[in-house]
Amino acid sequence: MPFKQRKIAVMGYRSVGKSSLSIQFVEGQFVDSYDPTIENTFTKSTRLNSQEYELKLVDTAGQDEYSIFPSQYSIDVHGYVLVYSITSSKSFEVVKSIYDKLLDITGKVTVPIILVGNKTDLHMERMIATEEGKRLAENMKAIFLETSAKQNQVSIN
Ligand SMILES: Nc1nc2c(ncn2[C@@H]2O[C@H](COP(=O)(O)OP(=O)(O)OP(=O)(O)O)[C@@H](O)[C@H]2O)c(=O)[nH]1
Repeated sequence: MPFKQRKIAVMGYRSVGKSSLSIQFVEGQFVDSYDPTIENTFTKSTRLNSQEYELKLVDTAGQDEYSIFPSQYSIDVHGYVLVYSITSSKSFEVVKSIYDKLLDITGKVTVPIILVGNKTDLHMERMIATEEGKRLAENMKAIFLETSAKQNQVSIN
């Protein structure tokens, strides 16, 4: 069977770990230095139910609530990974605002989304409870994960 291409956009506030999650997923390593992203595309092949997929993971520049949703991420994108940091209330607000803009620009009622609360290794600095993330994901009809890009850990809630 020929492979299928799927494009996934990784979006969220600055410094929540979008690049770190992408690099951990594609290269299996964690880079501690902080280098703000403009845009970066990673490619990875994966197999699901005997179908080969080529994933294009677009690591986007950090957004805030005042950013205009970049129109290039509203077309040709099969799904979205919306990332906040569990240590940042601001980043939690920003994923809500990205979600609202995404529905507005696509004109859709539901969009395939995975909501990710990253940096779970920083549990002493946690500001957003797992339950809050779960509730938001339910509202978005999204899958919810908490992760640590640093420790390469995922918990499915
Ligand atoms: N402790 C901890 N630090 C993390 C984790 N993920 C990312 N970081 C750190 O957080 C900082 C920002 O990470 P990036 O991956 O560059 O964040 P980003 O969301 O891509 O940032 P922008 O490109 O500005 O939008 C870096 O110093 C990372 O090392 C994590 O799971 N745990």
